[in-house]
Parts: sequence; structure tokens; C-alpha cells
Amino acid sequence: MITVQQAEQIILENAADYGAEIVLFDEALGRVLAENIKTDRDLPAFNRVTMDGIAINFKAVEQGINMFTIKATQAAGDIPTDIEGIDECIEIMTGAALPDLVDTVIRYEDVEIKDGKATLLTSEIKKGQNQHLKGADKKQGEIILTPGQLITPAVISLVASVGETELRVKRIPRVVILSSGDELVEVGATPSAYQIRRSNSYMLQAILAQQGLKALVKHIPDEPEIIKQQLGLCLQNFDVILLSGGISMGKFDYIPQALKELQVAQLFHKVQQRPGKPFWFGKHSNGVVVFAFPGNPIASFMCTQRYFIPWLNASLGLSPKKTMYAVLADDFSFQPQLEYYLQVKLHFNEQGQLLAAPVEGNGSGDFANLADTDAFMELPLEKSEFKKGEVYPIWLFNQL
Ligand SMILES: Nc1nc2c(c(=O)[nH]1)N[C@H]1C(S)=C(S)[C@@H](COP(=O)(O)OP(=O)(O)OC[C@H]3O[C@@H](n4cnc5c(N)ncnc54)[C@H](O)[C@@H]3O)O[C@H]1N2
Ligand code: MOO
Repeated sequence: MITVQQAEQIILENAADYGAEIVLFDEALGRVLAENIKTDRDLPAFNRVTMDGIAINFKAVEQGINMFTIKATQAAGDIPTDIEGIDECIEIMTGAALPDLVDTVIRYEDVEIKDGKATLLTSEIKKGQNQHLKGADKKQGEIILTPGQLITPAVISLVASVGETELRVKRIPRVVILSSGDELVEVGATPSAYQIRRSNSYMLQAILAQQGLKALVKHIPDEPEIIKQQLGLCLQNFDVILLSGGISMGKFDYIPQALKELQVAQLFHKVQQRPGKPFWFGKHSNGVVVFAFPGNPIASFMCTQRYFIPWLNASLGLSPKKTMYAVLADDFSFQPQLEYYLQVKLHFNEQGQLLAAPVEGNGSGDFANLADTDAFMELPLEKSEFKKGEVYPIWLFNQL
């Protein structure tokens, strides 16, 4: 049986490039950029006024002038109108381009305007104040975004400001989620006394949706021929197959055999971890990767967070996320020689430390417990006693 670290390495070695496509910039949120973006002009494009008020030449202040004749009023977007004498000012609005012969803006709160004259109410004026200089942020033609950049709201504003209406982004792999097991019925159906609803499939679909990936959900019965036929179709029509269930030691766990018969090479089966020990991973010669997660809900959930998302991010060209750490808030013990993924509830204390309180639940079938937690804490297999105050990596699955 391999370790978590070995499993992770094999999975990341099998990250693939699914190419790129063009999308509208305002539909690109959450996608990964696949091109350089340059500025089409300086940012700001002109000396931009940052306060509503009057614009003067600072020399007037040095000469002791404190009353100015208002020469013109200039809104944002207007062609600048200049002063002709040092005792003149321009009434000017935030976002306007500062005219050449003025260099200092005094906000309305610090002036009194009466009969076409503006009188200064303050002597605290700095030369050049209240303007955002042309090119201070970025220069024309400068590369401002590079491939591998996650498209966030801030990135959308940047590409909009430089006039990019379409963006080249990484293509997202096509994923199918397959559940298996004759005990599973559709969510809208009424299960018999010993059946349950197919909750895993929708949980996995929702995790992927959080990553901006729309996956198709399908169900296959515990019937070796149908399993093989359905898997065969999926191998032709998708880039990734995510399975949950049917991969352990049970008499009806036909999936590993079906995958073998379909020439999907097993890259590993079983990882030294709980939950998720029976995790199976493989790849077909046509490039399709198969993540076969154990059916227990917490096992499927954990494996998707711990292995599939890093694989997806690597395949999209995102740089690996930095490991996050938290402080264990209570003593905890776990004896088996397995890496343990402890469900925790997180909060920041007044010292700014991230504290992780164990919320253990009733094992990997207890998906009700998951709703009360925020992250898995990764407890190393070399240890069995974990003390309050010790720090371990966490895998966050809810926003804090
Ligand atoms: N003899 C052994 N038995 C088991 C072992 C083992 O090492 N030796 N490992 C256990 C562990 S750990 C896990 S995890 C499970 C994994 O088994 P499978 O991947 O074959 O999963 P199933 O048996 O099909 O299902 C397990 C459990 O999860 C429920 N399930 C499955 N799919 C869904 C779904 N889409 N939605 C909701 N619930 C689902 C299923 O009904 C079962 O209760 O094996 C242990 N056994
Ligand atoms: O991996 Mo299983 O999830 O421990 O129950």
C-alpha cells in the first residue's frame, strides 16, 4: 500500500493539458488565463483628479494667494480647460484629467465658493495633492497578467479596463461522475427500507461546481457487463471519470476488474489513509484518467478535495496552493498506521491563530457530520497521539 505523498505524486504526474479556448471576458470568472494581457495605454491614462474641488497652480499658495477666480468647471471625461492667470482655478471633479497649468487639487470641504470665487479655508496644502499620476500604476504596453492567472473579480476589472473583450483561457476537462451500487436510488425516489439515495454523486458534482467545472452525473447498476459497457462509453466521451463506490473487497465491487478489462492501467489501488483507503487511480492509453473513490461519503469527499482538486489545478496550469496550517484545539488519538483526515471546525482566535476543533462524527459513513465542519486536518501516520497546541496541515473545504 502506498502513502498519501506517493499517491499525490502519481496523481500530479498525470496532470494533463486540455488546451485553451476563447471566452467572453465577463464570462471568464474562475477560469485560468492562457495568454499575456498588456495595457493598451498608461494606467491611469492621464493625471487623474481624486477629489471633487478646485485645481490651482501651487505657486499661487507660495505667493500667498488664497482667493481664486473660477475659470471653468470640468467634469470627468471633459477636455481639460486651463487657467490663464495664477489667481485662477478650475472647479474640477473626481476622475477628470488635470489641466497642464494646474498641479494641486483642494477638496470642496476646504474651500468656500461664492460669486464665482473660491476662497481657501485651509493652509495645509501640499504641492501635487489629490491626483493619481499618469502611468503611476502601469505603463502602456506593460504585461499585466500572464498565463496561469486565476480570473478573479479584480482580474476582470483589469482586463475590462484595457479593452479585452475576449480572453484565451484553459479548457476545462470533461468530467463524468459515476455512482454504482444497487442500493442507491435517485434523489426524488422513495428508497425501500434497505436502500439509500445517491447523495455522493451530487456532493461530488457540487464540489466540482465550486471549481467552475460542470460535471455530468450518471449511475451504473451492479451488473458487470453494463458496468463495462458504460465505462467503455465514458472512456470515449470524457477526459476524466470519477467513480464513487464499488472498488473495495465486496462481492459486487466489479469496478477494478471492469477497468482492467477496458485497458485502464491501474497506477495504484489503496492508500495508507483513513478515510479513503480503497482509493483506486488509473489511466487509459487514450489519456483518460480514472479516479475511483471509495463509496463511503466522507471517503469520496476527502479524496476529491485532497487529490482531484490539486490534479485539476495542475492540469489547468495553476501554481500549487500553499499548504495551510492550523493549531489543534484538543488532544486527539488515532492508533492505526494510516494518515488520518480529522474533520475540524475552524476559527481565528484573538491572537490571529487558526484553531481547529475536532468534530469527529461516526466514521466515514457519517455525512451529516460533514455539514458542521470546515476542513480536514492531515494527521501523519507516524504518530498516534496528537496534542492540543500542535500544528498540522489542513485541507479547507468551506470559506472561513
Ligand atoms: N473487507 C473489507 N471491507 C471493506 C474495506 C476493506 O478494506 N476490507 N474497506 C472499507 C472502506 S474503508 C470503505 S471506504 C468501503 C469502500 O467500499 P466501496 O468503494 O466498494 O464502496 P461501496 O461498498 O459501494 O459503498 C460503501 C458505502 O457507501 C455508500 N455509497 C456508495 N455510493 C454512494 C452514493 N453515490 N451516495 C451515497 N452513498 C453511497 C454505500 O451504500 C455503502 O454504505 O469499503 C469498506 N469495506
Ligand atoms: O476509507 Mo473508508 O472511508 O475509511 O470508510
